[in-house]
Amino acid sequence: MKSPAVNRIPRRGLMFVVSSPSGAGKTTLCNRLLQADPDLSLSVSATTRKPRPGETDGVDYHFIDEDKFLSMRKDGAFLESAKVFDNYYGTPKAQVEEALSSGKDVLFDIDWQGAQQLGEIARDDLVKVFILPPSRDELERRLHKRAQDSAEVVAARMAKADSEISHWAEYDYVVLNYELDESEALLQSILVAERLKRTRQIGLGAKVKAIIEGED
Ligand SMILES: Nc1nc2c(ncn2[C@@H]2O[C@H](COP(=O)(O)OP(=O)(O)O)[C@@H](O)[C@H]2O)c(=O)[nH]1
Ligand SMILES: Nc1ncnc2c1ncn2[C@@H]1O[C@H](COP(=O)(O)OP(=O)(O)O)[C@@H](O)[C@H]1O
Repeated sequence: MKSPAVNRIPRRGLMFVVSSPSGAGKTTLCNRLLQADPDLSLSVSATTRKPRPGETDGVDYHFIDEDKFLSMRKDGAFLESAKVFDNYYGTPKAQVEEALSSGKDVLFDIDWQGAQQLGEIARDDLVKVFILPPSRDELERRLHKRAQDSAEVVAARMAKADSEISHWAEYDYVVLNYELDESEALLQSILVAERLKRTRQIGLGAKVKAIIEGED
């Protein structure tokens, strides 16, 4: 789905965080948003997790080893970082700063720990969305359907689901992911409305002045 233009004036970039229990569909939905929206750029995280089949280094994640991760973290290279399912994950600073300064909005597929940390450094620019599965059974079906993790890994992710879901109330928006098309449209609506917030439209004062003075 193509994203509608939003007022065609300069505005502040926003940081769009999408979290969910593993398997609820956030990666699929994020990929759809990115395809539909040239103004949105993905923050590619670094992780010590092994790549899944079909994942590409530098595109889905920067796959690095633990030594490298810990030394980057020590050097302050991450905006936020967390341990999830026994692996380290972190958001490299440089890429986010570059995207925001070039006028793009940045999409983060990160967990609640990362969302909390970003909230401490960029509250006004942050929009947080939590994706829920329609049911526990459907969550388990989706984890199996993805067929990229062992039965053991799927069981571990199901065991963690309740504690992840318990953070839902820390988010600005909650989307129940029944159908992909429907959920994509809901996420797109959130993005458009957030882009239209008066405080983000930094070009609005000049535009209003030009309208009043008949210059446009
Ligand atoms: N805090 C934080 N969490 C991340 C980051 N990158 C990914 N995650 C989260 O780590 C969890 C595991 O991700 P992944 O191994 O790709 O499995 P998924 O849950 O199936 O997407 C998910 O909740 C991701 O949102 C990051 O840079 N920082
Ligand atoms: N609304 C949906 N209906 C049916 N299957 C879905 C839906 N959303 C996601 N899926 C499937 O569920 C699996 C897990 O989705 P994924 O995006 O990898 O989840 P997450 O990133 O939250 O772990 C994938 O096989 C994906 O195609």
